[in-house]
Amino acid sequence: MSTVIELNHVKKSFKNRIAVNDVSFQIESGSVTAILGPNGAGKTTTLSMMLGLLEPNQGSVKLFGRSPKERYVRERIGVMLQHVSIMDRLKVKEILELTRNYYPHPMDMEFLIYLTGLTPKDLNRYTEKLSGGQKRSLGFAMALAGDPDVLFFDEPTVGLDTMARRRFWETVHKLASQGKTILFTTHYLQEADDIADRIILFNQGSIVADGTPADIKSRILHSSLSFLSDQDGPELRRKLASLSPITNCYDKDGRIYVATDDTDLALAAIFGAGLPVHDIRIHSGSLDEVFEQLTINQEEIAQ
Ligand SMILES: Nc1ncnc2c1ncn2[C@@H]1O[C@H](COP(=O)(O)OP(=O)(O)OP(=O)(O)O)[C@@H](O)[C@H]1O
Repeated sequence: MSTVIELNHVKKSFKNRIAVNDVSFQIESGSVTAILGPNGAGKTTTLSMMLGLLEPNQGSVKLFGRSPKERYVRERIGVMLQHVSIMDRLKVKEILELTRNYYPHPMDMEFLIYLTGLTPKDLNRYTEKLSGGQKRSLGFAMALAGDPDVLFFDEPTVGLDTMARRRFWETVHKLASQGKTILFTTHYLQEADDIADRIILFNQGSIVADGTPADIKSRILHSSLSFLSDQDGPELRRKLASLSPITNCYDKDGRIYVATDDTDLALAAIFGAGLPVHDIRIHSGSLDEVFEQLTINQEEIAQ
């Protein structure tokens, strides 16, 4: 395996707002990586720097050891952004032929059509007549047209129905099994867990976890407690967060959750402190909980 993408201490600010803060990682060839995180975490900004669409204020971004803007790099990558902008007054087939012509070794047209599920009817449609889902299929086909080594997808399944989503990921699996390197951003934890062999979890512009889905689950807390309290409020949360077995505390669906390595100790500490809690439930660790625990805004605890 070789390194195809390398970010070193990358920082990007917009006016006074830091969107990406000192981010470093390497992506190996043939891997499938999810950049996961809530809204505003810095995923798209990071992706845009990898594509050479944005310049970092500090640090470096290299693809194949070179600047993302070099032709050598552009010929080897395929990109599907969140908003696909496509020329009007051309048929789908014409757009695909045009896009294939930009690349030295384009994907075989029939294979491209097979992979992306475009029908003969779709191919003869004018692009301005396509539905949102069809536009995304075309965007996917355009990303694959150059038969790239590395594929970038920004929130690829937003707006797709369940069938289209499943089909998209099946194709991504096929591409991965051919040795393509795949990097995608997503809000969907389940998608990252199902598809990726590595998850880089972003929050507030920084990486808060990086590993296989199993690593991330096992490295972090194994369980949490949730309960109700008649005295819910900042004071209670502050008291909970100050108890040593409790590593995090947050609200969800009208319940108070606390994260801990040891639920027995946490319960003993809560009762020992005389905190008024009831309807206690113990939750075994799921990736959803890890995500919540890792991305919860630390300021919320202090409120
Ligand atoms: N062009 C811009 N000008 C000013 N601020 C920006 C710009 N692009 C992004 N930001 C800010 O940078 C931060 C990170 O945004 P980014 O789009 O990278 O996050 P994201 O993780 O992709 O979010 P989402 O999942 O909502 O797309 C946000 O606070 C956003 O408001």
